[in-house]
Amino acid sequence: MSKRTQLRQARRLVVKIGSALLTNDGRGLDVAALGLWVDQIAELVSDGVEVVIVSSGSVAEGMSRLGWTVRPEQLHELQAAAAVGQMGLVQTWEAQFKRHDIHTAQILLTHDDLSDRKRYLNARSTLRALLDFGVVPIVNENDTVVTDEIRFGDNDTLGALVANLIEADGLIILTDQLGLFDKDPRKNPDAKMVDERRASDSELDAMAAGGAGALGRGGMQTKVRAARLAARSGAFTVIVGGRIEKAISRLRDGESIGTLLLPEQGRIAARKQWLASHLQTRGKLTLDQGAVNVLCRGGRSLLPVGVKSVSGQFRRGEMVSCVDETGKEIARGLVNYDADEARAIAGRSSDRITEVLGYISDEEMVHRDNMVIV
Ligand SMILES: Nc1ncnc2c1ncn2[C@@H]1O[C@H](COP(=O)(O)OP(=O)(O)O)[C@@H](O)[C@H]1O
Ligand SMILES: N[C@@H](CCC(=O)OP(=O)(O)O)C(=O)O
Repeated sequence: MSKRTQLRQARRLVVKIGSALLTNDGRGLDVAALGLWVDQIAELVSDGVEVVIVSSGSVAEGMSRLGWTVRPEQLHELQAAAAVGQMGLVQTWEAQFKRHDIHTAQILLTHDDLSDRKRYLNARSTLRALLDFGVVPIVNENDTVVTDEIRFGDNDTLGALVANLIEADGLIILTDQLGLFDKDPRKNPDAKMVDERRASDSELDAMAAGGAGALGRGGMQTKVRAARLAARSGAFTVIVGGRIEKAISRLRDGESIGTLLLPEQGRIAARKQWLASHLQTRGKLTLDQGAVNVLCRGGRSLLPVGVKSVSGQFRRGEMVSCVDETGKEIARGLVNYDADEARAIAGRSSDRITEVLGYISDEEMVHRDNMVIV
């Protein structure tokens, strides 16, 4: 069987886990299963991979804690169940990660948070800061405050939006089936699993039309849609059975389990296009003529030595505009240093960064993979 390279090379991943899996088909939080996923994610983290978890299950866990056997119809009852269940969810994630000395953080998001530019950038900065600190963020929808119209409604979409938000390399969706089948395997025992496709492949829609399980929200339809959303920022998606033994570690080893859905363009091309259209610039780097020439020829990173001056207040990871000495914009990109640090190292060679700042995170001011020439 051929090995897949995508997971092996990934440096930043979103792992989304559905309700049925997390709550043992509604019987209450499956602490043992959750512990096994945590062991595998901890391994990724110690390998230097940044991981954000999108955890469903608050409603299902709340129902189980409140002794409800039927999912309520009323929004306020669903919200009450979610508020009760979310406690159990985050406590369990925290306790399991504590065994590996890894901190977790709770992030509850609404659709509004991600469609409002300022809040979007705030959420992005917070998640990036947490990842920088080695924390594993546990994300869910903020069920208490959302109303019907603005609900993501399913965490597959939320997972994809988080993948866009943090520019993840990939989204892993753990679910209760082995992967995406050519028809719903619950109703069609002869259904065959799809190994690999482009996320944009229109044949996927008919395959995924079968609806959700009793506890999940979206079924495969929302997973396919999520893969398309994630592909916009260049991320691949794997839909895989969360009950498969060591599923996450085996994916990391390049094993072909589950269904891999790939972005249309190369990851870097898609990601650059997405960066150009989605992020506002927070500051400006004025480049000397040498750096302008190098960037215009393409394919090269911007080093601190080519930066003459820095304006604006920005944080590492934010978008800055790169201009020539007449003020003409040459490129845009995600900067590797905060504004004050960028000012301190501007005009200096990269081997002096440690001497000036006391540490070095990157040799480049802006890496070529994170830069769009305009
Ligand atoms: N083509 C398909 N391949 C696999 N599962 C499918 C397909 N079509 C529909 N399904 C249903 O989707 C369910 C998984 O989605 P969902 O219940 O939303 O789970 P989750 O909680 O993991 O998001 C499966 O249990 C299955 O019944
Ligand atoms: N915020 C809700 C999300 C529900 C949901 O999307 O479930 P699923 O389809 O199983 O991922 C919860 O935690 O119950």
